[in-house]
Amino acid sequence: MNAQEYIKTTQEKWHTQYAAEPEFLQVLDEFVESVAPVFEEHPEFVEKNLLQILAIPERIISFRVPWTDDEGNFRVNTGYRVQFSSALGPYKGGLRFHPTVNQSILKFLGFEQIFKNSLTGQPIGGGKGGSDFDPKGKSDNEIMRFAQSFMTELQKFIGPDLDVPAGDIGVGGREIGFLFGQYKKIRGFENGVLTGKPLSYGGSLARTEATGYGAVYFINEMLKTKGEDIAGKRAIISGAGNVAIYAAEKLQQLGATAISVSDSTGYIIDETGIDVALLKDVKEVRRERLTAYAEAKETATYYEGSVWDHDIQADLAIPAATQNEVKLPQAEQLIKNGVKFISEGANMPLDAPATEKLLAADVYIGPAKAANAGGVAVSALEMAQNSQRQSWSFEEVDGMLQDIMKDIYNNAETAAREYGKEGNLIAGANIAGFKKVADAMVSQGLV
Ligand SMILES: NC(=O)C1=CN([C@@H]2O[C@H](COP(=O)(O)OP(=O)(O)OC[C@H]3O[C@@H](n4cnc5c(N)ncnc54)[C@H](O)[C@@H]3O)[C@@H](O)[C@H]2O)C=CC1
Ligand SMILES: O=C(O)CCC(=O)C(=O)O
Repeated sequence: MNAQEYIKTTQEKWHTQYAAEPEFLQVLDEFVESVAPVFEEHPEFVEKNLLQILAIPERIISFRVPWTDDEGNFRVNTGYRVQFSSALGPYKGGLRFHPTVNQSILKFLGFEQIFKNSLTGQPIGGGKGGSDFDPKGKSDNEIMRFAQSFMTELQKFIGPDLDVPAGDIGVGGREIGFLFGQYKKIRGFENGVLTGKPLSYGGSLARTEATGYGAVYFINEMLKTKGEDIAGKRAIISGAGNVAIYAAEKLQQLGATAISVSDSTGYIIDETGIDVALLKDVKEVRRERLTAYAEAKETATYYEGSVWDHDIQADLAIPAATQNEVKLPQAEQLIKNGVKFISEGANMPLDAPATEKLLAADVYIGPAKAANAGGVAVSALEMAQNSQRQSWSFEEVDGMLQDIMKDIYNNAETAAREYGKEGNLIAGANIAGFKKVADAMVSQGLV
């Protein structure tokens, strides 16, 4: 079978097999389109059926998570860990606590994570996990009891050299602390088992900032390629969590203006630039809605709905909320708004028709697996510090992060050019990330 026939047969198979997993199918379709030229070049990958093997996780663990709320009611959620690929190292990837979590979403995230982690140049495989538990409106004690029950089961399957979870939507320092405490109670103190830890027991300086800062370092490389300066640019940001906050902070440090942030019900436009200290207070300390930001800042206006539907001139966009937040109408609005550069802070924030439209309009897109890889890259640096029983300074870690983001950009840009897709960083990132994983799988005998 030649490469074209193999890819066509594989895609047909996937469309039947994964019809009930739309997000996973979406990511497979995007990926396979990019890596087709690699299969043309490497008939041995076709012969070894690499694509179909790679698309099935090495293991999926699914378990019940019983917990009690503050009124003493017995509650239950489903927990998961998708251990997708250990070709390059221990499974590595975040945990998401959000009511929309299901197997399709975690498989899409886990699959992306394999190639993102490969792009970082660090020795880490790909995984993802989480639960359909909704942290919204829960007390600290409820979050603690849930996290303890979740870890009581998860600890059987993870370890510093086996699988190292971290945070994602709904899982930040507070949750990682509760998860770590329960792991320690059962298995003993092994600080390399989770990353994104508080600093006092093995967390890395700059991990909190890393994903948002990294997304900005990445867009800065994109701007430089086109001969443009980041200073003076206006940026639309979505989300108001870990990634959005630190993307806004780094943009302003580099002289750009972040004019928006959003949450699941509405968004803020602040033409004078988001006040990051106020945003941190509202979201990280008080854990309130964005309306509290608007109440405290005269220049800010709160709107209901999606920030991507807002008519406003900007140069850059950093979607940093969730998957498929930008669809075709929002892509058209972004083009109308004058946006020319997008760095995907969230995972898969643009759906396929939106991506196609933006590429056709010559918008330069930094795909998630490259642009938001700074978080997991610094997680790998946290693992390295834990193994050495050392902690590096903020400047050291931030310097390494900048170098890693630059390398990822250069590798994606070069791969795109080498495979006849010049300027398409989506294709370039997929190809560069995949080639390393494919070589490792082949050399390990496709175990
Ligand atoms: N935290 C990290 O290190 C990394 C996170 N990411 C991705 O970045 C995105 C944001 O993650 P974090 O900032 O860590 O999470 P977070 O929980 O700190 O913040 C998520 C933000 O998105 C908003 N949001 C959630 N669902 C939404 C929806 N349906 N519509 C609009 N807004 C919504 C929330 O209100 C919140 O402001 C996710 O796609 C995540 O997978 C990617 C790489 C690393
Ligand atoms: O830091 C990590 O291990 C995970 C980060 C993550 O979940 C992601 O890159 O999407």
